[in-house]
Amino acid sequence: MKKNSSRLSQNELAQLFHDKTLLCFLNREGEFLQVSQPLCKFLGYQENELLFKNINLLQPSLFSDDVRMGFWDSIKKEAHWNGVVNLLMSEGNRKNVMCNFVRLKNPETEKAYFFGVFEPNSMPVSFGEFTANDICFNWFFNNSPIAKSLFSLKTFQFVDVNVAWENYTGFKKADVLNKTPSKLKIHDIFDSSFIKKIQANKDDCITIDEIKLNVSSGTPKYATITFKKIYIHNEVFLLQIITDITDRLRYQKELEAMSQKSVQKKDVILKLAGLVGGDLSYVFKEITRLTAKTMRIERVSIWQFEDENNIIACQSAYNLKEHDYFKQAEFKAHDYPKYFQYLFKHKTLRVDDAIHSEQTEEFAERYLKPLNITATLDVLIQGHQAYYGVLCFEQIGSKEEWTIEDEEFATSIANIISLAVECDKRNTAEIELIKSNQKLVGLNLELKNLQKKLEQENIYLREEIDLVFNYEEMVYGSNSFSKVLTDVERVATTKATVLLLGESGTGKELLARAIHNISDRKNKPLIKVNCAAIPKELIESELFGHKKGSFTGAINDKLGKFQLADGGTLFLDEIGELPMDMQPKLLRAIQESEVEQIGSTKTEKVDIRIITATNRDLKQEVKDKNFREDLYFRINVFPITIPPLRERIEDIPILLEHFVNKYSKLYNKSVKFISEETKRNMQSYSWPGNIRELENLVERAIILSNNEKLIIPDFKSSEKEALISSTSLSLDDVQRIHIKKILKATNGKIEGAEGAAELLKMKPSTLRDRMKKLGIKKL
Ligand SMILES: Nc1ncnc2c1ncn2[C@@H]1O[C@H](COP(=O)(O)OP(=O)(O)OP(=O)(O)O)[C@@H](O)[C@H]1O
Repeated sequence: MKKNSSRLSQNELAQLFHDKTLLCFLNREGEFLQVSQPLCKFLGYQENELLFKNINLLQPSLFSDDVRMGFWDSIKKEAHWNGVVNLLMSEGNRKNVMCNFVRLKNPETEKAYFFGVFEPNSMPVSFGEFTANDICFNWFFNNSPIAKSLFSLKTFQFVDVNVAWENYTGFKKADVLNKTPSKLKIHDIFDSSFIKKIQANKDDCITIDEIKLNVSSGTPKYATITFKKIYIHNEVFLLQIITDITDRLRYQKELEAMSQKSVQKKDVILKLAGLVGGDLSYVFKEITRLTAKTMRIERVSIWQFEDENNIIACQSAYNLKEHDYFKQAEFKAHDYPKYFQYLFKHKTLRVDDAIHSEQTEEFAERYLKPLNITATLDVLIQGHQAYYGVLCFEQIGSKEEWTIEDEEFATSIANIISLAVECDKRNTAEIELIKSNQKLVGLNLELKNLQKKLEQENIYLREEIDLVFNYEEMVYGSNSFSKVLTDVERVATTKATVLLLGESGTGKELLARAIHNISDRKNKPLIKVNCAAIPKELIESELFGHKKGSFTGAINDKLGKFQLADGGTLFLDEIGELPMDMQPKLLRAIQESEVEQIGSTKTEKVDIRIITATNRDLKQEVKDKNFREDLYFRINVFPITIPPLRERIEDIPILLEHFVNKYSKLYNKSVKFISEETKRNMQSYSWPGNIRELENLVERAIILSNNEKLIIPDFKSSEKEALISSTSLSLDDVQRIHIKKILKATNGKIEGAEGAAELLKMKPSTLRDRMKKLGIKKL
């Protein structure tokens, strides 16, 4: 295009200033003579705030000495000055603006002016407004750093291109002039619809965004193109201004890709976090699969430390290309010390060239090369108290480098794995706890059932005692006592006189009652006389009765026990204690079956069954002349010897149960259990007081008991065991020891509450007699 050196007329100047261009005129001193409104607006000043102010206001350093010299030199040589200036706006902010200055002469005054056009980076279109003067146009067109071209509006062929355009497209001006862009295959914008549009367009420009331009290099460029009709010498041209957006688009695309990736990452993290708490092997599979997919990582694997961090064993590994899981052998720390050491020290190992990296080359031959693994990113997985393992990302044949984002993502995934592991551990512990709780509940239930069973067995046992062994209130389990009962049964139905022999408390009276009760006399009275308990002088009256006034104190007639027992049974207990003078009278009464009351002259027939009992050795007593032989023979028709309790210890547990049952009911207690130990202790005791002693002991224990278990206070069998083993002791010795002990416990008290007689369940007089006989002196 031909350069035109004509000067601006007043009109042209005025036209310029009415336009939208950011321009100004300055005098030699750099003071504003004219400022266009768009420039005022752009700078943020009112026009009058700028007029006759120095341009230093906008760029304090613009006219620094160096710059000013260069600037003035340019102006003097009628040259141009352009450059990016960092302008200070009225609001205090700064903007980079391309400034173009040219020296002009006022046509009227011939004075030099500086004509400045401000070309903000974002507003290259402002040139398009510059229609009035081809000098300016030429200058701005040619010197603009922005790629511009001029087209004929008739042919749409290139009329001119600037240097920036040549540089941008790589085409030479000479090669493109008089050719259309479509012919040159640069772009195909000038189609019919565009032509229509531009012809209809008057002043405004047309901007087309994101145009692909095929430049000479072959790599397409992307641009925003603005078209503006301009008039030069009254001829209309089409100015094309290219703003390159290739980089912007690329960044944009990269940004979009990055943000898309980060959204995907976020989604994956959320998805994986949602898996925490599930089955660990499933969670691991999902983590490796989804991570590989999202990050497009060829191999993702999770490894667990074993053998105190000396081994890592693969738990799950996913291969992206094969869409499948793969198996992986374990790694030993002593084979690859550098790798392990580095990982423990730095927690993360990011390697872009795994074959040659110091930390990974250790396994290059064995592992990396065969699998063509080029890059690895490994992150330690933190457990609750120790490291759990390692998360591994591996790329195959890739030249891409790991980014800090990749590392951050891997760390997030490692954290999720750590969470999943901890959660799994907690779940397992909870399940274990539930299991052991259930076991405990089960055991408790079992215990309760056992207890119940035991109780039932106990009750059953007692019921059984009642049913099977309750023979006239007698319980037993021993053969020896069974034999006694057989004898009892045999003799009971006869009228035979029975002599019951046995130590005190062995159950003689009970047997006497049993004999009576199973005899056909059971509906008649059973009268008991304790020969030891009745004072000598009263015994005859007791046995045979008396007439009123027959002796001192006989104030009324009184029937004797023989008469009372008529038709029934007379039980003469402690027969061995019967005074010698009474023995013939008794013998007569038994033999004759008749009695004579004291003070009466008449005899009376009685039908009586006699049962006698003694704890004495009557034979010996006969020998010692303490008992009449004839009487002995008379009463010893059917002797039954009742063995002492220590000789039938099998009876002890049953008797124990029986008495516990009896006294629990009596005292309203709920003793349900008798330990085996108690039973054993009881069985190893000698029981000098026999069943009576046992019964008393249990009764006392029940009274004192607050428990379901029978506790016998102060019962020490061991000291008594001596008694059992001491075979040298006679029955009298045993009785002596026992009575002495009881007397000691009662402080010598014989009668009354808690006296020795009560404890021994004997009449005080019997006890006294016994003491006398055994030679026990009062304490
Ligand atoms: N086999 C038994 N089953 C249940 N209780 C028994 C049994 N044998 C004895 N007894 C009880 O033992 C206690 C003593 O029994 P009993 O009075 O018959 O003995 P005893 O030999 O007559 O004594 P003593 O010679 O001192 O008169 C009584 O309370 C009795 O009920």
